Amino acid sequence: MGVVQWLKGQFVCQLMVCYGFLVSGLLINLLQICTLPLWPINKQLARRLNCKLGYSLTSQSVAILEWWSGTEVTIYTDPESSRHYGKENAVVILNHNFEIDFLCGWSFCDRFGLLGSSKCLAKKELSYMPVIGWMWYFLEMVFIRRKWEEDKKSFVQGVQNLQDYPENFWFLLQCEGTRFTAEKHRVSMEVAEKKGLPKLKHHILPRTKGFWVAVQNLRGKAAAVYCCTLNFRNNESPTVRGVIRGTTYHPDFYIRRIPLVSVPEDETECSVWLHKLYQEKDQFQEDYSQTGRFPGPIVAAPRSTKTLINWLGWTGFLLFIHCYILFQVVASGPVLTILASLALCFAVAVGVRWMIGHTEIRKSSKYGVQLNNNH
Ligand SMILES: CCCCC/C=C\C/C=C\CCCCCCCC(=O)SCCNC(=O)CCNC(=O)[C@H](O)C(C)(C)COP(=O)(O)OP(=O)(O)OC[C@H]1O[C@@H](n2cnc3c(N)ncnc32)[C@H](O)[C@@H]1OP(=O)(O)O
Ligand SMILES: CCCCCCCCCCCCCCCCCC(=O)OC[C@@H](O)COP(=O)(O)O
Repeated sequence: MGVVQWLKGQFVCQLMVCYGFLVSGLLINLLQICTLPLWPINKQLARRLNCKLGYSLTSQSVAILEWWSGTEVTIYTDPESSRHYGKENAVVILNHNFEIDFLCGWSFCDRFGLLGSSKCLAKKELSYMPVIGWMWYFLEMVFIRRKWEEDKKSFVQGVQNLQDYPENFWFLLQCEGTRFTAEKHRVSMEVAEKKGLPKLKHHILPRTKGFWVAVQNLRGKAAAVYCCTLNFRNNESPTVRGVIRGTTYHPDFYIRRIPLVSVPEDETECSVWLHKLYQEKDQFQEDYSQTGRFPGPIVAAPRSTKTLINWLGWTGFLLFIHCYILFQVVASGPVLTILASLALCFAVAVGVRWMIGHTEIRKSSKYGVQLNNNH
């Protein structure tokens, strides 16, 4: 084992990585709050500034994924389609089976220059999460309670607000609405049976309303739907903790570009269309489990050094300040101050542990566990 690999395995190094991410995240949240007075004066400038700030935080997690853990997403797609990536707005659909699917999604965004501006339809609970959730609020992510009657007004409004967004963006929907578990899958297949739909093996049955609303409200603004299918080689079950410990995973990412005009406008037809798309995605996953690859060529899109520089810059700067203060405190501070700085390290460890908990499938919500019952 090399020295670098050994260092990655040390708790103190992992704590440093988390410390840099968390503290820089809180500072970035603070800078985002400072943009508040700008919104009524120059909304487009405020949005652009928030994209930059969002990039500065999100790209740290991409750097940790790609440079620290050495995990690189292999992209399968048609080269003709890939010429459009990053140059147009799109509605993105992605399967929801893995604890680091959001990191792989961010990596894909970064490869095509849309990391700061991309959006998702996320459950409301995530908006309360310090650092990530607070950042998303300023990035105009759309949050939902997953109860249509309560969501419809703010959801439609949230998507319509993006009509005049000044940067290109991708709008991510994970139509299953929750992470894959055996129980949720079983229940959703009962629903499929009742609806006379073919059974899916690798996906929970998609909920269709959100997709229809997003597509209808982004017509004219978004040019395409990107149908994305993610899987990992060697039956890997990746975790955020694994990434922080420096484990290298092997994600494969298959993207199909579908012109948005080919999505039916009528709600029922759109729902049929989406179910058919999920049946195709399910077949891709089945083929992947047999062959270990997705159809189509691999498109080279190298990881960026910009994410690395940004991450090292933030972490180095914050650790320097922290060590400096710690040195001053130890040299001259009263015992109480020393204890306070130790408590800060402990708080970082606990805070990060709590945040990571949100990514763990074993702690997934009860959404979709009961038939026709949302929560
Ligand atoms: C890869 C590229 C990446 C690009 C990246 C871009 C941005 C990156 C930014 C951030 C990355 C971070 C990612 C974080 C992601 C966070 C993801 C989440 O939080 S997922 C949870 C929130 N999202 C969703 O829920 C979206 C999916 N849901 C919907 O869209 C729903 O339609 C809805 C809007 C929530 C409304 O749902 P509702 O159930 O009220 O209505 P529907 O008509 O859709 O469904 C009702 C229909 O479903 C049937 N039913 C009942 N029980 C079940 C069940 N258990 N399973 C399946 N179906 C069920 C029910 O019978 C109803 O049928 P019918 O209408 O016929 O009666
Ligand atoms: C690699 C980065 C390391 C940095 C230091 C560690 C900090 C921890 C980072 C935590 C980041 C948290 C981002 C949360 C995004 C999780 C998205 C998600 O997957 O949500 C689940 C919902 O979709 C469905 O919820 P369920 O109904 O399954 O319940």
